[in-house]
Amino acid sequence: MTAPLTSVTGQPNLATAVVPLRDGRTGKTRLAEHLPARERGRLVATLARHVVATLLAADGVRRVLVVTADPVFVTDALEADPRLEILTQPSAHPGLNGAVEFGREQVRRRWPGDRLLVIHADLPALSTADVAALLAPAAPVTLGPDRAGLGTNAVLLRPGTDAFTFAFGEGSLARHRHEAESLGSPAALVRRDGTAIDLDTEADFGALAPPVQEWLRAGIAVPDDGQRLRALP
Ligand SMILES: Nc1nc2c(ncn2[C@@H]2O[C@H](COP(=O)(O)OP(=O)(O)OP(=O)(O)O)[C@@H](O)[C@H]2O)c(=O)[nH]1
Ligand SMILES: C=C(OP(=O)(O)O)C(=O)O
Repeated sequence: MTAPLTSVTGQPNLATAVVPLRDGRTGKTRLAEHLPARERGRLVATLARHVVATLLAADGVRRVLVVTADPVFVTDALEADPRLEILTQPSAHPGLNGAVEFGREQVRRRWPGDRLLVIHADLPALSTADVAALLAPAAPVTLGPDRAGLGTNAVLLRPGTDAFTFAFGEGSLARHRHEAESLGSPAALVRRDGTAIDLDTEADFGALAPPVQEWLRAGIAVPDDGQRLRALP
């Protein structure tokens, strides 16, 4: 049985967000053709700053836990905030699914009544309205598909859904929908640009609105090397 949507105070259960973030060196490999390593690191940091700041500004999000194998990079990349914790991913929990599972264990142990919002750190158009849309459905499991409708960029779990197995990776949406159904009800799907556009490829960059493209270019620009600004199309 799933926990009620509202707490004993009648207020909606707040959510703790878990954001997996690899490091500043090994990710965004699909952009390697367009961006040298230093700019890819700056891109990862710029995207993560945006996602974390948006989560912290959104109604209904109590705190943000970033799970990473590289806490030095992440501490440097993110602005400190009393509601932000950077957790080192233990080697016993490898990979993306290991990172989010570790985050879930922390949330269930420390704040068992919270809803859990797992959301990727590479969503350049994410807004507080998108976060509100993810938190709105009453379903035990809410999913934010990617723009191809094949992957998953966000998973919102209510308490009582600990049997849900995270299955991020290529084609994860079908697996996550199946997981929700095996818990007893279909997942709610939230399809919005802000949750759907993760920046993995040149085509993803092209799908972004011009102002978003502009602040991303500014974020990755290395101050002493203006030439590199032309790297992305
Ligand atoms: N902590 C942690 N986060 C990860 C890991 N792998 C991916 N992520 C994060 O999960 C989210 C989705 O990542 P992906 O798009 O699958 O991978 P990516 O590193 O961004 O890019 P690619 O190299 O193109 O696959 C991003 O926020 C990544 O930083 C991992 O092994 N550990
Ligand atoms: C990790 C996923 O996708 P991507 O690597 O494209 O971000 C996913 O959709 O589960």
